[in-house]
Amino acid sequence: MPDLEKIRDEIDSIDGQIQKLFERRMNLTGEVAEYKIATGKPVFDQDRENKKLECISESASSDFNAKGICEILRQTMSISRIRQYQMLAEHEDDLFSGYIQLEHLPVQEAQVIYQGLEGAYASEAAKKFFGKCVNTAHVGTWEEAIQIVSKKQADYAVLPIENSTAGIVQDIYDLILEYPVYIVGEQILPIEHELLGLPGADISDVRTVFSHPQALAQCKEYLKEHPDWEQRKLLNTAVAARKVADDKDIRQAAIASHSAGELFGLQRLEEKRLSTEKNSTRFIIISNQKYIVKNAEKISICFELPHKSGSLYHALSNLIYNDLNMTKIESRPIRDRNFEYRFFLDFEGNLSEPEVKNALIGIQNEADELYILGNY
Ligand SMILES: O=C(O)C(=O)C[C@]1(C(=O)O)C=C[C@@H](O)C=C1
Repeated sequence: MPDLEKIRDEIDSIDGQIQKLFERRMNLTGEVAEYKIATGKPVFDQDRENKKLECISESASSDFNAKGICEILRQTMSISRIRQYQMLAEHEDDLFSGYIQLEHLPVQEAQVIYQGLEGAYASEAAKKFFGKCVNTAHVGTWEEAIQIVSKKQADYAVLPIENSTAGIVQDIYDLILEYPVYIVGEQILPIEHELLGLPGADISDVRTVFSHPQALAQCKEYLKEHPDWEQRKLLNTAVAARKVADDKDIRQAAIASHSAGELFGLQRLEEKRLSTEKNSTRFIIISNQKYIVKNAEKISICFELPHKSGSLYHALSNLIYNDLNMTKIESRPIRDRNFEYRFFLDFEGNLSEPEVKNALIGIQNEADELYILGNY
């Protein structure tokens, strides 16, 4: 029978040698980094890595070992690149140029835009974030709201980005990249929908229910109990409430907020909940200024990667290696590039932290494009 202790002693001795070799190798890649900083040569050299992996796998004694040693080397080179990005980060300031550090967002006399009408959830989110005294105005579409802010005709816009039941608001992800706007805050709003009808109407009168597609999706389970109701999509929940009030047809109902019901003189037709108790929407606050408040603790970025095996893995390893906690990842298709995607990531951190800088420099160097959407 083999002697386990003896074998383990030998494994320990090999691991010690691997450690020493690893440290020697890292010192050498430090020298490579100095060369690259001086010459501007990119850190990532895919050709060099591929040749090395090919060569090493050819000289392995079995297919199993070939795969194993390639995996180890791939990781080693990934760590070597992360170390080089740390060194590069010490010489790089461009990524963060133009950001304005503030104690608090400037809100005095600020003009805040949202999509919909008074009574829309976005208007409640705006009041919750900015307080009741702020000047708000509403527009018909999310794109108009973003455009107005990007043209500096308003200071902020409040836009829904995701709902805990129905998921992300895809259009917002796509739109915020098209305009020079930055995320400067977020507001989570618990959403309690009501089924609203004309005064005197009864739930048995309802034939058509109007709402925003997201609200209909959030109430999907409830609406299954009424398969005979026609579901009609409108631009906003408050718009749906106004339509029911204007049309004066007892067969119509809207799914909207309590305040929209009060505003348009509608009555609640259903006592029970239309969506889950936890149903909440996260709104982002966008600005045309690169504001970062002092205690900002979340960073939103977007990047495109080369359409190659492992590229997302390598991009994310920059966060892992710098101990950064990713709180969200989404992919959205890139228009005109069939089945290629861009990634939207949220992670905890502040742009002033060295770990954040290191990770972003790493992602920037390996991604085709990197956009810092905001730190809030
Ligand atoms: O040889 C280089 O150019 C290095 O930066 C070193 C190294 C490595 O660790 O082997 C690291 C990154 C490159 O993508 C290729 C190779």
